[in-house]
Amino acid sequence: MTTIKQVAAVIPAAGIGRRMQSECPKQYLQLGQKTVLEWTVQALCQDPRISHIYIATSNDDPYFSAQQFKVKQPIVRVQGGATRAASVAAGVQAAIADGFSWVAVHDAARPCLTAAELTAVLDAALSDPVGALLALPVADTLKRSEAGQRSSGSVCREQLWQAQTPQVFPAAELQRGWQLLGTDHPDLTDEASVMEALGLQPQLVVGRRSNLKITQPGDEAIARLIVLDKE
Ligand SMILES: Nc1ccn([C@@H]2O[C@H](COP(=O)(O)OP(=O)(O)OP(=O)(O)O)[C@@H](O)[C@H]2O)c(=O)n1
Ligand SMILES: C[C@](O)(CO)[C@H](O)COP(=O)(O)O
Repeated sequence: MTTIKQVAAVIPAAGIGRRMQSECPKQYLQLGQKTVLEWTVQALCQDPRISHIYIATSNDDPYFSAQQFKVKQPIVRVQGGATRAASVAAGVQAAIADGFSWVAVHDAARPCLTAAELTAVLDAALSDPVGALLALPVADTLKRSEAGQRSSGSVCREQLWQAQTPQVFPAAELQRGWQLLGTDHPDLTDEASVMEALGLQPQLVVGRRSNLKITQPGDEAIARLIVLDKE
C-alpha cells in the first residue's frame, strides 16, 4: 500500500486589508454563503495530501470564532505577527511541532484556488529538490513610474512572473531562512523569496489568473463571481 505524503497548509490571515478599505478585514468579507477565509479553507481541502490546516490570525481578531469550516481536516489557530512572514513562520513552527516536514502556504485572500492548481503545485513541489509555487508569466506591458504617476519607460517582461500561492516548501528550510534573515526583512514578501535568499531556485508552476489575491476595492466582486460559479 503506498502512503501519500502529508502536507500542512499554513494560511496567513492576520492582515488588516488596508488597501481594501473594507468594513472588515478582507479575509472575512462575504462571498455568497461563505466568507473569503471559509472559501480558502475549503479550496485547500481539495487534495487529500493536505491533512492539517494552520491559520495565523491577529490576537484581537473578533471574527475568527464565528467561522464555519465544513472540512474534515483539523484546523489549528496560531497567533499571527506584525508581518506576513511572521504570521507564516508562526504557522510553520506549529506544523513542525506536530511532525510535518512539508508546508503549503496559501494567502487567506486567495479564495478561488482550484483543485487542478492545488494538485499541480503539490505534485511539482513534492517531486522537486527545492519546492514549488504557483505563478503567472507576466501578460501585460510593465511600466516604471518614478514621479507623478507618469510612465518613465517600460520594463522587459520576457523573464518575469507574478508569484501566487500556494507555495510549497520543506518547513525546516523556511525556518532556516527566517533564522538567518528575520521575518521583517522587506524583500521576504513570499516564501519563495526565503528559499531564493538561501541560494535555492524554486520551481514555477503555471497558475490561473482566477487565483487572484483580493487586494484592492472591487477585487471581492471578481472573486464572488468566480466562487459562486462553482456552487
Ligand atoms: N501581518 C500580516 C500581514 C498579512 N497577512 C496575511 O497575508 C496575506 C497576504 O497579505 P496582503 O494581501 O498584503 O493582506 P493585508 O496585509 O491584510 O493587506 P494590506 O497590505 O492592504 O493591509 C493576507 O491573507 C493577510 O491576511 C498576515 O497573515 N499577517
Ligand atoms: C505571497 C504573495 O501573494 C505572492 O504574490 C504576495 O507576495 C503577498 O503580498 P502582500 O503585499 O503581502 O499581499
